[in-house]
Amino acid sequence: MATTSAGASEIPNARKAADAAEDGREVVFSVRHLWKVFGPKADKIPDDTSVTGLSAQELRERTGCTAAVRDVSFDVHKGEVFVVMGLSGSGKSTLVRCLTRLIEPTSGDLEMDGEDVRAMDRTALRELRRRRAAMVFQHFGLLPHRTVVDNVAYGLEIQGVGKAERREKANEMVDKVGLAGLEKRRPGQLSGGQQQRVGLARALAVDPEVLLFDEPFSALDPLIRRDMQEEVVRLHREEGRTMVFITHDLAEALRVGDRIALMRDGEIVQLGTPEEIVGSPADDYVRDFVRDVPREQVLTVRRAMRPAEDGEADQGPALAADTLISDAIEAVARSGGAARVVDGGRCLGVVDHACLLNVVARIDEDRPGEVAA
Ligand SMILES: Nc1ncnc2c1ncn2[C@@H]1O[C@H](COP(=O)(O)OP(=O)(O)OP(=O)(O)O)[C@@H](O)[C@H]1O
Repeated sequence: MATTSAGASEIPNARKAADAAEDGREVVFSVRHLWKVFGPKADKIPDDTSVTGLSAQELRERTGCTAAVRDVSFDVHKGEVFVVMGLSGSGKSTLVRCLTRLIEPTSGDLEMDGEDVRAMDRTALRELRRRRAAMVFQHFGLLPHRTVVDNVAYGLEIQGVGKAERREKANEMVDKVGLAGLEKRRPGQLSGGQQQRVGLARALAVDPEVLLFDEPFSALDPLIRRDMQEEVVRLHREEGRTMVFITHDLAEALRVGDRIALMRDGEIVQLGTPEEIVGSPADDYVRDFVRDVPREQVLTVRRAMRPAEDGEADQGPALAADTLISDAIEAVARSGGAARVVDGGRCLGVVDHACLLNVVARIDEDRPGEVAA
């Protein structure tokens, strides 16, 4: 897959969408030129070229409208964790709610599995939200008078699944999210993390094709939050379910995301893997955003390597191309020389102390020779 280190003016998100179609990966959500505008005569804004180029603030002053989502295009691939990240007010929730029309888009194209979501009638939409793309909310949405297992079974009950079957399924999900033994408790008798697990189990019970998470862990304390992030990664690894995950927390995005869409004022300023976002920021905004990330824990040796010189391709320890720099530092230190970067037995290049250090110290960035403060 091509990197996404283009400037914002080149609409990197749109280019990325085209890449996805080319590389033949199955697409779950396809979003093209999506807008959501709040305010008077909102539907006129997307086509009015006299205002579409304005900044968010200018647009508000001139028209009284807020473009919460602004000409956004991307694909969500089957089986990936797609993170929507950005500061408060950047448009994350609005964008993700548009996917199932919990918020009605103003204009643009939106498909799920090739089906036009904007053309769906109420019955199809209900089906979409209940069975195909289930949402896990920050505030859990648990029913206080029901037990854990009945809360988990709730979505199945709405679907009209029989009692015995939904009990069985609910118990299975309670086990899956690590709540075995707490089935009979009520939400008030659970910690925040446990309540969030109930919310997660409930969403999983209906076996949706996609799970949509709206800042699910932001109310949790840091240690429990970390646990839940690991839980999501584990569930994803076990089941390969497609997930769309909203967060304003960069560390969380880097931990759970296969790809990250970074939003600012309703636009996607960069869409890429954690390594692409951290290693090749599209502009100064993204560069600032990722400045404090420990690069050695995100970037891999593929990025750090240099061509092998005489004999180097045949000697020294071998590292897989996706080895993190932090792990490579140890291997290189132990070997005392260069290590080979291999992919399927082929030597792609080598890494030594100097090239690993260059990446950590940002000497590999677009501005050669400059070491970031
Ligand atoms: N119903 C609404 N009417 C008017 N403006 C709205 C409405 N909903 C959202 N907005 C505006 O749209 C922009 C994007 O809001 P949104 O909630 O999508 O951002 P967000 O990135 O999810 O923020 P947060 O992290 O704080 O939840 C904000 O400027 C917000 O004020």
